[in-house]
Amino acid sequence: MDITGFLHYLTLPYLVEGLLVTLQLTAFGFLGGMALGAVLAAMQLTRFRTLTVIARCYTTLYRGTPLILQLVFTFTVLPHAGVVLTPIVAGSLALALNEATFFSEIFRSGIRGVDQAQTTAGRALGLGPGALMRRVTAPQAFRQMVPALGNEAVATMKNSALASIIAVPELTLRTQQLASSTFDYFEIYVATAVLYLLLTGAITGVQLLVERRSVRIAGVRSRPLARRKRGRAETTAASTAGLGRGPGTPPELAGPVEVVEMRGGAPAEDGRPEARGAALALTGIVKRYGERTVLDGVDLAAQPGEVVALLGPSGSGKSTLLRIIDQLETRDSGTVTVNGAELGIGATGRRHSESRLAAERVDAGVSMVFQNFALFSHLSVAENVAGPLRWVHGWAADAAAARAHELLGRVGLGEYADAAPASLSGGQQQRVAIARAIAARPRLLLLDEPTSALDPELVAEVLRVITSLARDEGLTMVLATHQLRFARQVADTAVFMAGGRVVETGPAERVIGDPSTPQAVTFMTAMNAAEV
Ligand SMILES: Nc1ncnc2c1ncn2[C@@H]1O[C@H](COP(=O)(O)OP(=O)(O)OP(=O)(O)O)[C@@H](O)[C@H]1O
Repeated sequence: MDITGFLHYLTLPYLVEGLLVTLQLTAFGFLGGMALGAVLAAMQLTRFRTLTVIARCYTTLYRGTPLILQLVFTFTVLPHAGVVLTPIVAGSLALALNEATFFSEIFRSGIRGVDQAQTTAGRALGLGPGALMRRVTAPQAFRQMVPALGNEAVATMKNSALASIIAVPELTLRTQQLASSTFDYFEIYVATAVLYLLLTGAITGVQLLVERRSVRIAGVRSRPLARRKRGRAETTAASTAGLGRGPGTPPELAGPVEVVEMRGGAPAEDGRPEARGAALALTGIVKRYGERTVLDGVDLAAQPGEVVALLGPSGSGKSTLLRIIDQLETRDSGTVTVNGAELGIGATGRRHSESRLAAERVDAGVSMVFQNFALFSHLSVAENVAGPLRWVHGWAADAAAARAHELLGRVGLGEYADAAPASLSGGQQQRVAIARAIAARPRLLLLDEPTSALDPELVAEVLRVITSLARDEGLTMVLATHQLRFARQVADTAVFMAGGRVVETGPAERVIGDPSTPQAVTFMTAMNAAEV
């Protein structure tokens, strides 16, 4: 190869101008495709079937026909409808319309790929659909989508070469013109390949940069890994040794779980608790999944400051009931009243919109802790607590950060404020989740088997935090648990459920220690034997 000739063509203004047109086409195709792709993805994710069908038809049409045909169509057929476009505008438009279908699939799969537990936790914290998308779903989906978006940028750039068919003076067209007039095919095509590679290399560089930035966790400051691991090991070792506290457990939460005095209104022995002035009142809750009735007319009430333990065999409906209280699950009939406000269903009998439900959760002061912690993985520990205070409750950044640090200190995790959730043990993550749930000072806290996903040695640290909350905060709590000893100590009232019904209810001490129904006796005996 003639190196001088190659270098001459590599820097030839005629080709470099072609490269700039290629860049322009790529940018229009990519950005326009992204914008339209976002609209198509939203149309396909919406509940409105007509929009979904329109988006699907568009995708099928554009994905199913060659780009070259679309380019010719845009350039030659549209003028018949009175729309005359210059080659470069027609090329950019055709590219964007084509790329949109691929972007829409990337967006859709990115959004669908976000763990549902993360969005459920966001809803439970009072985030409406817009805030949930902006604060939780989009950032998490974006992290997954960056490689595919980089790929699509390269594909758009390569596809732009097809615009030569409608005489767009981009790099490939200019290469062909130059080669056919000079006959220096080899040098010209190698120079063009190098120019394309330079562009591809730049796109890959940008992709890697964005990828590196996007995996960063907001609010996380670098901290030596060895220190984090040591802290974690110490916590585990301390718990295993029965001390109940490592560096992560505050003094007030150390030591054996104390018996908590009965507070709040204990239920009448007939199992129909007093509903007047209740923090929570459920009447006739029915829930069906298809033909299966999983909750069959549940009545329940909790007085302010009362701790209610939901007990019962697996599948008896405890989690479903908690999710219905927090409006994370629909119900077929029955009413849910929290602190005097009926939630979820209006006078017309229709379920409220997600944004209204979010506002109702906040107004009623209900919050929830989940089995699987569900800390937001793209935020630091402190941001998990402070973020929702700012986004949902309108706290100033300083006040939210101060509250987060105060609460993290109280659950013994002050020094982990800047850590990533994934670097914490399960027990520590659950303590952060509890801090997050109580940060906005809810009046009703729901806990769905908060220790069942934890290794046995980590259970005690979480139970201590819950016990301390019940004792010090006077929070009304409804908690589903399989830990009978703990339930007996912390709860005022125990509600035993089986087959979607409340079988027995009464003072926790009595229902757990001396149940009166055969089903409850069998369950308590089995669970007590397992706990020994
Ligand atoms: N989305 C769903 N679709 C269909 N069935 C469901 C769904 N969610 C729960 N169920 C069923 O409802 C019943 C009650 O489930 P739920 O999780 O509320 O029970 P649970 O008492 O909390 O059980 P566990 O103690 O194992 O968590 C179960 O039989 C379960 O299979």
